[in-house]
Amino acid sequence: MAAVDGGEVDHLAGERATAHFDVDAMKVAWAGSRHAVEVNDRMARLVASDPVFRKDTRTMLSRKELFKDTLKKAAHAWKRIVELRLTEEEANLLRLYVDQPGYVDLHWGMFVPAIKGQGTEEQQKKWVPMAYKFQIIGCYAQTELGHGSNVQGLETTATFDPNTDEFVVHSPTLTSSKWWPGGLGKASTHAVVYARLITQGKDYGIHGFIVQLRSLDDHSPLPGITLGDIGGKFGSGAYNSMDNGVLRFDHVRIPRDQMLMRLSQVTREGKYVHSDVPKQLLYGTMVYVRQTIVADASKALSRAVCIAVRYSAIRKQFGSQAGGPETQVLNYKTQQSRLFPLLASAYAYRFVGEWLKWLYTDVMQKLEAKDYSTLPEAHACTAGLKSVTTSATADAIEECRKLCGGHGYLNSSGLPELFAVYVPACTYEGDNVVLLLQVARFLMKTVSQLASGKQPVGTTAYMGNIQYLMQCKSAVNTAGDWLNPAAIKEVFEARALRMAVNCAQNISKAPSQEEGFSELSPDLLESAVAHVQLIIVTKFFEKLQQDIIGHGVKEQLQNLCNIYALFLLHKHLGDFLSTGCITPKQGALANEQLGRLYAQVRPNAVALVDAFDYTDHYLSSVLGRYDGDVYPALYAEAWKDPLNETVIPDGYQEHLRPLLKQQLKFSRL
Ligand SMILES: CCCCCCCC/C=C\CCCCCCCC(=O)SCCNC(=O)CCNC(=O)[C@H](O)C(C)(C)COP(=O)(O)OP(=O)(O)OC[C@H]1O[C@@H](n2cnc3c(N)ncnc32)[C@H](O)[C@@H]1OP(=O)(O)O
Ligand SMILES: Cc1cc2nc3c(=O)[nH]c(=O)nc-3n(C[C@H](O)[C@H](O)[C@H](O)COP(=O)(O)OP(=O)(O)OC[C@H]3O[C@@H](n4cnc5c(N)ncnc54)[C@H](O)[C@@H]3O)c2cc1C
Repeated sequence: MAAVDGGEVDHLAGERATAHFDVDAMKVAWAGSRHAVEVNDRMARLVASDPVFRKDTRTMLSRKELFKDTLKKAAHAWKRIVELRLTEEEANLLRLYVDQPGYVDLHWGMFVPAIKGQGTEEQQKKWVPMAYKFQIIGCYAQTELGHGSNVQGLETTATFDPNTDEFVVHSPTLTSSKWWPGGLGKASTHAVVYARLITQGKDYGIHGFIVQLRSLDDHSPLPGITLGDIGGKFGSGAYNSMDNGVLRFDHVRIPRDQMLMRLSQVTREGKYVHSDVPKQLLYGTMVYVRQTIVADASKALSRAVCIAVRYSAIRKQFGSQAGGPETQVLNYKTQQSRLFPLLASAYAYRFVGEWLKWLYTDVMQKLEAKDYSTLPEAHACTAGLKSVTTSATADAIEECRKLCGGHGYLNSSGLPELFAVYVPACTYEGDNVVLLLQVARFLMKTVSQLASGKQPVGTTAYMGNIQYLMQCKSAVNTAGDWLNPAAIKEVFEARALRMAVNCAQNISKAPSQEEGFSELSPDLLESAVAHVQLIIVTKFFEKLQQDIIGHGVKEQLQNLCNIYALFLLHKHLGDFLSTGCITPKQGALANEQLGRLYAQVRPNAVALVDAFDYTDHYLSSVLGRYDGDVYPALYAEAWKDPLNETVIPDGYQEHLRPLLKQQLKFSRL
């Protein structure tokens, strides 16, 4: 059942033997169900065993080769999906394990959801089946050269012409060029384009439109449309497989019924009609994607941690006495204190991602029933969790690279590419700072409503306990007291509430609410982070209340949950001390407890990353191999580099030989 596609010898067998828990049962806890383990495993192996999906030389390909390779993989994946009649769940997993960003991610991840979320039933009936059969390829064209974060600032126009019953889509300025949409540059035939709707001389703001971009016969851009790729991006391989694109419209005409009309409509006469639903539902696709990004964070983080843990168990430095064995770097307390919180975070994000998926589904059901009351909280939770988990994951991947020493810097470690692919998650689908300010705004609103006696619900319910939380003092007396979930929850709630209330009080001293918010925005960010961290900690504790089966599994998860919370407490000690939630002594006790917990994780570390059940193909790291046979793999990998194709390098005759053979006419010595 272990996800091996490496060699025969298991250099990590000793590590695996020290685990105090049932790894197969942990796989179930991680994946969510036995079914999820089975289907993940099957799809990962299907991809790993198919030579078309090889990616070991990906970072050495030129941009053109890489893009073509991405087209090939996407087409092959589709062929397998059809041949094997895979379910939607299986197909999504297959694409995930192919592990190469490409137009299909935006087609399935944004184009289809945008039509499903914002199109009328009739529009869905027309467009979704074509998209499902890949008769058309779609992308999500929102961001422009001049504006990304400020959606209301977009400049593309869609002006209704009642004479022809069409919209005229136009890019009036250079800055209105669509810029960034994935899949747009070279692959998409269609896009959901966001543009200002103008009818009867009035600008009604941003709305979505389905626009055909390329001919379905020869793929050439349709008249009035300029298209291209925006150029190379950070890192080798990585996100360069994606054709992020530029798009300009020169008075392009589309039929009226290609405006996505679920939320608002334009009649044949050109009258604008808005249904009585919140305007923010226009942003629904972004909420959906932010929720999936949280699940991706645990995937990327667990992948990096798996590599760093396995390699740290293999790598030895120092400590040899009288010819005895050297110390595994995983035994150094510093290595543990840097690595184990990341391991705990991977589990924490996995569980909060699971919860967020539930929340999203719940909110969608309520929206169907015309109950819009939970929309602000859904927005705050998706925005906040997207922001906190992606920032922490990007930092963590880089930390894992450092934890692997010099070899972590090699492409063959898998970490540079993972970082380069992952780091834009801090920016796309909403810049993390911009999104945290949205959370802060929601928090300030909630605090201001406390005075009027309105009881907050959901993830802000704790704020209703304001009388107690503003003055409580932690009762922790010993390091062991920090293992009590109630003790941890209390200080996280008190910290988050006190930071929010402090901000609200300071804002109220400003000449205006707006000025106060702007002046206080750095503090507001920290307040939003404190609230989001409380959510993650709380959801981890709630997970532990569920039925968790398997020998030792619950104990391991309890340790990881405590590590996650106490690590945050240690990292943000300033917040906890300055808000008076704990004393310096209690802070020191938390740190003492943290050290003990690390010692408990140590014998279980390798098994805890085995529970992610990743194939060597998916990890694509010589350092993270399941069998731990790192050195021969590193050595072999080096020879694959194009530079090693010849013994004497290209350029020797022109640039090295003359240098070495020069007859010096002067001497600097
Ligand atoms: C080694 C290989 C590994 C390979 C692995 C494969 C990797 C996977 C590959 C690939 C997959 C990933 C592909 C990436 C995809 C990326 C796609 C994109 O990026 S698409 C563009 C996203 N663009 C943004 O996100 C703009 C951000 N900006 C905004 O969302 C808005 O402008 C915002 C929220 C910042 C401001 O919104 P306002 O301009 O309407 O202004 P305000 O006054 O703040 O909001 C008005 C009211 O609306 C609420 N609101 C705002 N947004 C809401 C929302 N979404 N839902 C509900 N309410 C919302 C607010 O809370 C506020 O409410 P009250 O008035 O205070 O009650
Ligand atoms: C790899 C990648 C893929 C993408 N894919 C797509 C796609 O498929 N479709 C699509 O439409 N878009 C896509 N985007 C665009 C993406 O959504 C935007 O880049 C993102 O929303 C950020 O907007 P921006 O680039 O305008 O950043 P800016 O807003 O210009 O950010 C610049 C800086 O200003 C700060 N800032 C901005 N506003 C504020 C504020 N109000 N308060 C404080 N600080 C602020 C930010 O924190 C940041 O530090 C993609 C981007 C990337 C990198």
